[in-house]
Amino acid sequence: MSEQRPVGPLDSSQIPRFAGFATFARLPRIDEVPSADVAVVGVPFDSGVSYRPGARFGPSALREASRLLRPYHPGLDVSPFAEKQVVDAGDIAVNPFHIGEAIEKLQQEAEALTAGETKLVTVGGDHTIALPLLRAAAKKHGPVALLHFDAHLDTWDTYFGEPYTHGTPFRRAVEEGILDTSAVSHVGTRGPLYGKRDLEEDRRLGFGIVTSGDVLRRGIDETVDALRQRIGDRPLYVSVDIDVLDPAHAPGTGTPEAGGMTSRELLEILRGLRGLNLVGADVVELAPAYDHAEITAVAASHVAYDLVSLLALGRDA
Ligand SMILES: N=C(N)NCCCC(=O)O
Ligand SMILES: [Zn+2]
Ligand SMILES: [Zn+2]
Repeated sequence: MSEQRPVGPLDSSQIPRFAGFATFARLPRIDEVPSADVAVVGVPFDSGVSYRPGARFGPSALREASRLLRPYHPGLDVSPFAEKQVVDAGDIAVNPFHIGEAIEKLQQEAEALTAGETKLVTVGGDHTIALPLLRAAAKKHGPVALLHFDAHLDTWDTYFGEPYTHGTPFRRAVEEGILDTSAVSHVGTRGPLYGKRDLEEDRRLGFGIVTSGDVLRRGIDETVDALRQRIGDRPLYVSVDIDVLDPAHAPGTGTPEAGGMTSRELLEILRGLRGLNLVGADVVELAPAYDHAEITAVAASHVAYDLVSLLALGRDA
């Protein structure tokens, strides 16, 4: 960061928070400041879904819901927008009719945005987008540790013979060698699978699993301790599929599964990650057409705020 003080969000005591353009948390756009430490970027893409479409409208819904965020995070004791220059980098517009082209372009744009010191919190879009984001992260940092919050494994092989879908990004990532498979974990998984083989193959790929039931039985602190031990000081990428939350907490998503985590549990676990070597993160699968009263969009905006806050705190926080 330069000596200049970061440009923060609009002051909601001066300009009502429901007025004006909806950038994330009412922050400046990337082109309004000389450089950015953290950029929130949208990817309105949902051509990889296997069930209900609509996550292409996730970025705009999350931005609208983020109008209510405030500048101080008491849980992490940080004012992320004062500590670091945080910006909204707009949307990466990708081809909705060509998944291969879309993920190539997304990888290039993510690499361009992170060419300097900028770290990304990407808002999807469906989970297909995690693959090119992980590619970009690994190109910069080497194979990364992965914390994957999701009802689903997303390590299936293909859908209808297609390798790039929202149910397959993490299998592709292991095959491509861009994950440090000594530290890859799913958190919050649950629900019916196609067969027991799904779990066996997932384990063979190297993943550890903390189910939503495990979180309930072990509690937050034990869950966080185990995850932190596995991650150590490796470069870490965090991918949050909003369907990790119970449909009561996140109805606005394409493949909902009963028995999920509460938003309180998810946010507490994220706060437990402070000081780790977080290099990038995403929040995906917010599909506002199935939402009610912005329940899911509000939850997703708080998840994004926590991820931004973790990045603003940095290592050794
Ligand atoms: N929501 C994500 N990312 N994946 C769900 C895939 C579940 C299925 O089609 O069986
Ligand atoms: Zn999912
Ligand atoms: Zn997913």
